[in-house]
Amino acid sequence: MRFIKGHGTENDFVILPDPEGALDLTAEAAARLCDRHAGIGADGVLRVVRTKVSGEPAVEGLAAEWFMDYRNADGSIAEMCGNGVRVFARYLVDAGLAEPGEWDVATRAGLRRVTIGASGDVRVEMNRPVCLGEGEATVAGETLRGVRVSMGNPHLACPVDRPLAELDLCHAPGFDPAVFPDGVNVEFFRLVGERHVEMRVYERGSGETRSCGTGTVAVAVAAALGGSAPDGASALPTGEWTVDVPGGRVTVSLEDGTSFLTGPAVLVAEGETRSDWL
Ligand SMILES: N[C@@H](CCC[C@H](N)C(=O)O)C(=O)O
Repeated sequence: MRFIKGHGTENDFVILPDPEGALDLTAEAAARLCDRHAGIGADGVLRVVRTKVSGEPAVEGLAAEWFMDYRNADGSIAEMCGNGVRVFARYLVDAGLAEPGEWDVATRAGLRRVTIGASGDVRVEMNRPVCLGEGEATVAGETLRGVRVSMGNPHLACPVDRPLAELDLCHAPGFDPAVFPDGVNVEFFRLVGERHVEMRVYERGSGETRSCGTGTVAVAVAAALGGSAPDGASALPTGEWTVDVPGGRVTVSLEDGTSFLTGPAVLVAEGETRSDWL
């Protein structure tokens, strides 16, 4: 099986070109590919498949040539991946399967518009963040409150008022499954300047990663709200935020009814898995 390895702010992926939808990518195979000791190693898998042959009900009828079939490192399926979609787009351009410019990628959370040049950073329209109120997570016995944000996938963005390095993220944060029935990606953030935050993340299905694109937008929303959720359905604040993650830096722009994420997308290697391995 041919693969490419890439990352966006060190959130890393195994990319599997499957234009005609011939691959039967099981959860077990995705988890084996992502295994950092016995596999290639990654936070997730990006299967690159034409939307119309993907067989994925969530993208049926979407007007985009390519579907990003994203899997977490444990093999579970997620609706969206903000770093992944930039790396996915960079692969398509690099492989000559798409032209630099502006076009849509189909995801399980709907279409995401990508703006991409022949090289350099990639900008993705992340659509409208949905603020769902407040929630809690438990880290090493401490309860942290945060803002629940849907970016197509679920997030809890928690403000923290001490160095993020002090958080023990060796274990998954605890959360109430009645509030997060589908699990949750938990971000921890601290204001370090004007419209500038740093964050760490513990991702659903992948553990602590060095970046999470959807998480950076959720954090920008939570930071813009001052760390707590507004009562009722008020409009979200607008403005441009710099978000530092352990793996680098991205820019999040919150606009009226939508949001944008800009950051790097790097392809680092390609190869073939052995047929007697997977
Ligand atoms: N790292 C991603 C998010 C990947 C999916 C997430 N773990 C989930 O299960 O929702 C990003 O860059 O957004």
